[in-house]
Amino acid sequence: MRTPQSADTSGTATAGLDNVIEVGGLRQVYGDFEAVRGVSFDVPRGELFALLGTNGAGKTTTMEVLEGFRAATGGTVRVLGLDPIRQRRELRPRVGIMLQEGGFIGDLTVAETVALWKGLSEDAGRPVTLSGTAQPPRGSALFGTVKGVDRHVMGALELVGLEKRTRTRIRQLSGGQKRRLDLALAVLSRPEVLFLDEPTTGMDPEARHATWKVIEDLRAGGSTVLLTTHYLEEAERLATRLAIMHEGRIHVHGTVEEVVAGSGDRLSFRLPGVSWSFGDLPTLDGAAPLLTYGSDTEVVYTLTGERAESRAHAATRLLLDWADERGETLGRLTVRRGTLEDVFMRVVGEALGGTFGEVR
Ligand SMILES: Nc1ncnc2c1ncn2[C@@H]1O[C@H](COP(=O)(O)OP(=O)(O)OP(=O)(O)O)[C@@H](O)[C@H]1O
Repeated sequence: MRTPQSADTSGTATAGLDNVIEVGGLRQVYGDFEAVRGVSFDVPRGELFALLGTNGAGKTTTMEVLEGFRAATGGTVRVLGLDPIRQRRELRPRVGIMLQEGGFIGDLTVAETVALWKGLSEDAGRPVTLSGTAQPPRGSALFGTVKGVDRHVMGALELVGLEKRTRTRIRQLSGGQKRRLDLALAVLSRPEVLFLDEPTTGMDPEARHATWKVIEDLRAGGSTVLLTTHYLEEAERLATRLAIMHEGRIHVHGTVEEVVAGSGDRLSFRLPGVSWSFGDLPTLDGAAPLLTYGSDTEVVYTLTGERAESRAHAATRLLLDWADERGETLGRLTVRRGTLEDVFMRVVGEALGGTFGEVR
């Protein structure tokens, strides 16, 4: 089994596999700011790789380089073995892209938007988005193609549950419906590779679950997917492998199981008041506590390493002895397995220099 790796910017090489996406030592500089600092990962055919991370971690930048929208400052990227910028024409029909913000034209209907996109994609052989100034003149041929919505377009709209909205104007769609339309555009050409940048942002839970099903079906049909998300449960449900980025670097990566296994057990309890400090509390199994101050103090120990259950057992006994000696009662004493969220918070905490004393 591959084990999750920490602070490894060499990334997630999968030598010997049929890698559809390859990123090696990617760097991206904006002015004097280095947004991506040596990121590497591969995505084998048919897998879904999720890029998680804090705001500004460099996820969208990485995605944009792979989509051919941005030339990398350094490193190499390949999609289906091709250079996303120099071999754009060859690559474009094989790739579906869902940007973080689609930027639709409010006056067009849903069907007109899909037809416009279809026309632009077939026509251009280059990455196209509907953002910016992609407004066709009124009465152009593109508008004429949507009178009878073709089967292909309808199929894409059905896939995302918008088939009854063909005549609805874009400005009358909700934020979640616009995301679904974005997804319909991305899958219109039945792409081999899908880039999905925060695909379910703004969706209600039902629409989110429906979208997950669409993505799972696309994968089952053979598509390879790179996805960014802030929803950890989305990554847990969909990803074959994932990476957590912070400040331009990949800090942890692996399968969901590998990453979560590395998070250890979490022992937590509450003490009354806010006067507790690190010095007052015992070290358990070599672990220092993380304190969160609110109306009382939440204390969390992360216990990592082999023999998790006997470690947790011994740590709990030690803790109860410590509390008895001081006449303290440990409120809401809990021991549970680590989650992806715990790993995420640990990565961010470590990257910030291990400053564990937050105010709720
Ligand atoms: N065109 C640009 N010019 C200058 N700085 C930029 C540009 N695009 C992005 N950045 C900066 O690069 C960093 C990475 O941005 P990016 O959008 O890749 O992050 P992200 O991980 O996708 O964030 P989020 O989760 O908030 O969408 C940020 O600090 C951002 O401000």
